[in-house]
Amino acid sequence: MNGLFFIINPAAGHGKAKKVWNKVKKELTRKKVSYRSFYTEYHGHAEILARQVATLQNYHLKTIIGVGGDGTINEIVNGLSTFSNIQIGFINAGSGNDFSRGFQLPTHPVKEIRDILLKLKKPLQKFYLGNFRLEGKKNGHYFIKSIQIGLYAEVKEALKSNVNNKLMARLHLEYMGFIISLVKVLSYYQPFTLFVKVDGELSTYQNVWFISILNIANYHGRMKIASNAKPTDGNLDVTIVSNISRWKLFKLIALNNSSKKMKAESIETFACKSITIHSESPLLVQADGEMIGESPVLVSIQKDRVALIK
Ligand SMILES: Nc1ncnc2c1ncn2[C@@H]1O[C@H](COP(=O)(O)OP(=O)(O)OP(=O)(O)O)[C@@H](O)[C@H]1O
Repeated sequence: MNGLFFIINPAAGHGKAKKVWNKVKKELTRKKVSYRSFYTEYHGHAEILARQVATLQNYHLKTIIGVGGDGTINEIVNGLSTFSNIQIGFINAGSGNDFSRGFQLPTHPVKEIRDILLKLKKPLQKFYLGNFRLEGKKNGHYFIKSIQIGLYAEVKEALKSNVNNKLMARLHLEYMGFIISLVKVLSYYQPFTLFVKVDGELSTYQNVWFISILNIANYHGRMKIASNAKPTDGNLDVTIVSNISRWKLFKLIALNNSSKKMKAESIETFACKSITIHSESPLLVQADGEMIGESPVLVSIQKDRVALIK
């Protein structure tokens, strides 16, 4: 077996990543697996490290394993976007668990590394990736999980800027932190008019709260969105939530409380290959949980772009 390369984000999971990495290291030593490891030092560093390691290894490298959260795996995937034969493993050490949940990966570090070691010799499994490009920018970037636009992106940003966020995470009160941010943003956020071009066809939506574009199924609080989203089907799964009162929206996201009538009137879901999003004023856009800028944005699906150990 070739030596393995690990990229660890020590800031992921509010510092949990270091403990996770220590458990993984013990298991690697126990199994006498040779490896090299690199710690990220700043935002975006995992992308640079992944690209540098792949380039220096002169295309002989077979595997890079990320230890972190969804942001870390996103950066590694972007760093390896021109090395589609390098397989990427993931050990979850983030605050959320969306990527592991979406790909049905184990969530305990020792189980995860054992699972990766077992699967290393299997044939490469390639998955679709989403691609996005903000209007006016020359280059696009990839996402593996989701693009969020509107209220939900605002809630995530409010959560990150909450000074008590770290403390709540330590006390395992992340969900309460999310609810506090949701209530805060709902108190001032105004719905918007959305202009979309879906596979070439134009539509307008009024009173929109948020739009989610997914490659894998995901959760907004307790609300599961795009249950059918799969990184193997070549589609983007879009959910648009509009024309709903603040209170009903709160119940929908926080408690997954919805009626058939509400679903029919307020939640539209569809699959597509590409979607362009415009609005009257710019909206926050997140990719894989990281803020990337403001709308307008063009999102599309790209075939066989990433080899993941799954
Ligand atoms: N050494 C570092 N110090 C501070 N931030 C870092 C460092 N290395 C990477 N980062 C940044 O940390 C951010 C969070 O990383 P990541 O998303 O992996 O963890 P998380 O937010 O805890 O997990 P999740 O997104 O799954 O909830 C990313 O924007 C990443 O670029």
